[in-house]
Amino acid sequence: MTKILTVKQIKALDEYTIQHEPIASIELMERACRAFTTWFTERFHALNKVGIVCGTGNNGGDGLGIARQLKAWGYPVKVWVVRGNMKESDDFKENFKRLAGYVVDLVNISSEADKGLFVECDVLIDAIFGSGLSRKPEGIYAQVIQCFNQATATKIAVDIPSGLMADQKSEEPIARVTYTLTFQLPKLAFLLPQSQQYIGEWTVLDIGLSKKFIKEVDTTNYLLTQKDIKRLIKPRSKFDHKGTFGHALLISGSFGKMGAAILSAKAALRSGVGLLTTHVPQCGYSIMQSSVPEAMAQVDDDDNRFTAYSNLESYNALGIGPGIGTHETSVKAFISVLKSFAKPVVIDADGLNILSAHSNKYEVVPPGSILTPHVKEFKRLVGEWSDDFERLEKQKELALQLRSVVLVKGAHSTVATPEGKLYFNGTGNPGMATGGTGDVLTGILTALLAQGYTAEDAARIGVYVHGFAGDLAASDKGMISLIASDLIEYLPAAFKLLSR
Ligand SMILES: NC(=O)C1=CN([C@@H]2O[C@H](COP(=O)(O)OP(=O)(O)OC[C@H]3O[C@@H](n4cnc5c(N)ncnc54)[C@H](O)[C@@H]3O)[C@@H](O)[C@H]2O)[C@@H](O)CC1
Ligand SMILES: [K+]
Repeated sequence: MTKILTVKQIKALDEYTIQHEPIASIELMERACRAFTTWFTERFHALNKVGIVCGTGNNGGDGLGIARQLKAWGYPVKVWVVRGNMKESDDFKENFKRLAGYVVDLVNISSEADKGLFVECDVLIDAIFGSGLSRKPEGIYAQVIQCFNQATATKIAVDIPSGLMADQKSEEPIARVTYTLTFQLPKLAFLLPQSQQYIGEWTVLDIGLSKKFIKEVDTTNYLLTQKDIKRLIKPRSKFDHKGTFGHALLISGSFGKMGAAILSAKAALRSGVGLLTTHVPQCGYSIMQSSVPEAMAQVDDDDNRFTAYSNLESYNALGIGPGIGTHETSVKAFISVLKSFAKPVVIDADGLNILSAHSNKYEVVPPGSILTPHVKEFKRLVGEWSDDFERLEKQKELALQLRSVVLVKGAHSTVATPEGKLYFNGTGNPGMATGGTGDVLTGILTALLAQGYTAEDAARIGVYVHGFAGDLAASDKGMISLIASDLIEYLPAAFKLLSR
């Protein structure tokens, strides 16, 4: 897994590398600059006029080193150093010396002409603040960032856009860039929706910081990688039979919303469940039997909705919520089925809405379950939050209270565990913002729970494979035309690529 470290840990990682590799700090900076210019020269022709705006800390030092290297590559480079109250770091000073003569110092931006300072640049590099930012930029720093944002050049941030805090709430002004090239590990802020407007497309550059330190350092935040998911998916053996892969029950659908039931059932079957029973109202019986012949159908007493259930003993996992509605008879049956089913449950959609309105939600959810709210559903469950960092705290708190996994869906869906871990997902695309994709996820997760995966593992595999199927589908069909059924169509390819 890719660990997400705090700013303090990143600093310690730099220091550990300097001490134990060992490598001189200025050499490590040179390596960071080299990683940056390698990426840069592969993408931008040497005819581009490059502007580099530097602070006077180590991020600024990087900017100066990058300027020197790009000059050597033949790029026309102009460098500005913002002179405010920030101290000069030793490596900044050294790189300043090495670049002597090419620097324009900025002490003030007063005239209108100054505001158009960067107009001549085709590419602008932001090296004002890096991970050392400790408060909101003010004075000359704020002016330069505003000026930077007004320029029309392609913009690239060194390590992190200036003004953006890596692991806490930030305040404007913040540089808005097209690309962020970050060193060694992604920063927590990159994974949050509120930062997307600043960071653009981000790339991690390996600068050889200590692998040993990264392996040993404690963190609760991770970015899921394909390698992790491959390790988690259990291989099948010759003597396995359908009983090995569990029996799942899906309670979903109502009159007018049988599509949700079909999508979750098909997704469960494509996710390896041994046996699947779907509980449907009478109006959904023929629809389910003819659309999903592999699933058994258990029929409700009611024509149109979920109102009652029968013996639950044979099921290893339950998925409930897609399309069930919030009619009071369904609410009653929902609470009652949760109370009687002691094994893990996936709760989605209307299930979550019912839970939000229920006064005793902490008592009805069986421990080890998975809740899959999108942002609006999550707000209904826990109330408003002022920024995404607070949302993450609320998510961890709910997971702890319910002793279950809380999976908040969106770009970089996040999985919170009762132990306080956060896993961020990197698969998926905006094409998946279409009706029914959540129902597909419910089916996948229910199938994984039925196969004996823990809630934590099921959520990690499920969220990754769901996005991965979406990415495969989008690469063939494009994002605009993508529909939820496409995810099901591409699940086999996704699982195949993720299996050992
Ligand atoms: N050897 C290393 O430690 C390496 C560091 N690297 C670079 O170094 C950066 C971190 O360097 P620094 O820790 O010097 O951090 P910065 O370059 O972000 O500068 C922080 C400095 O600005 C001051 N400051 C913070 N907020 C301010 C504000 N709002 N207004 C005015 N001053 C403010 C701080 O007190 C500190 O002196 C990374 O982002 C990365 O770019 C890379 O060169 C890789 C190696
Ligand atoms: K920066």
